[in-house]
Amino acid sequence: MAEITSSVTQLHYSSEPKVNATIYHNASYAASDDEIPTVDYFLLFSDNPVQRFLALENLRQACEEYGFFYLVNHTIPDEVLDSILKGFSDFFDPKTIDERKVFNKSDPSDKIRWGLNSSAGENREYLKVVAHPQFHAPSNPSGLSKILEEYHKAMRKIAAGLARAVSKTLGFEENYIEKEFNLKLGFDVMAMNLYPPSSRSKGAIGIPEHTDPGFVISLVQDVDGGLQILSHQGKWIKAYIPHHAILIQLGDHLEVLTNGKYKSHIHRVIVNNNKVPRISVVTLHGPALDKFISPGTEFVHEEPQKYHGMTYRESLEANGCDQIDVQSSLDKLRLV
Ligand SMILES: O=C(O)CCC(=O)C(=O)O
Ligand SMILES: [Fe+2]
Repeated sequence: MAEITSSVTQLHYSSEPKVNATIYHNASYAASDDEIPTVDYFLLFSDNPVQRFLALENLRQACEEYGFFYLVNHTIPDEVLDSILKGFSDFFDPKTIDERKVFNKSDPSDKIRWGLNSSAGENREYLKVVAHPQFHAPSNPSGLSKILEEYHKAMRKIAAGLARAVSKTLGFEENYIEKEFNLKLGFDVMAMNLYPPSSRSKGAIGIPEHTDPGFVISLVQDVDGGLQILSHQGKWIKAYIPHHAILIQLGDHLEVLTNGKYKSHIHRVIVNNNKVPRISVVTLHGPALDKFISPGTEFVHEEPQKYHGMTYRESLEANGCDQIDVQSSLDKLRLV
């Protein structure tokens, strides 16, 4: 499979998703079908110590060698996943687009934001909501807010479980990450994305290359369609998320905390082969806004410190963005 050229990799860690038209015009967006690891959530907490040990070792490898994995046996009932995806499929009905435009404002304090991009660089309709510490959602259509909140609560429990398990894989007490990020007051943003089929898109790109801030990012989708992740080895890999599984990607702030041991990974969505629209529901599980995040002392004795510290709020705003934009600022956090 063809690999993307080094000129494209230079776009990594740009402050905002930016598109260099010349590079993208020439790019093939080819990606490989290499396997992505699967982590069994249930086994991470098994009463059987051997099973638990093996599951944690599998998680450690997925975090260290990939930075993304499919989570199965994760406790969210299939019906909850189906209803959230169906709910947003109805929400994004083209006939009701005018109702959504009320959220198309751009105030720094926005808790709900809607947008539509239809250009060579991005083809996506989205709704973003701040889901924690306070939950926000449109009140219309009735019922959507309730299923979104139910889904978010269930997803938060999983993120808390992952925080315990990931702490153990790093050799710490299980509350290490919870404490370092103050996750009880964690700043979570949900992004619901609708990608058009290629017949209605203005270009190949659904969402341009980026990493996401925070601890972990969870993603569920209705159909496969173009999510690609750049591996450690610089190879684009297609995500084929098993039905009802959750894709977990590590966030920028886990990379900072671990001084680069567990890295966030660049990803993008390519829509040029899509026959039907695709919906994804993405949750960015972040530290508390006032929490100062810097590399843990335990990670800087062997390797020199690679990132400097900032509060989560400062890092979200470092590139002139609003908190609800949840843009990466890894470029500003890196020391080298
Ligand atoms: O929809 C997808 O597959 C990816 C979305 C994404 O990367 C994001 O919302 O940050
Ligand atoms: Fe993302």
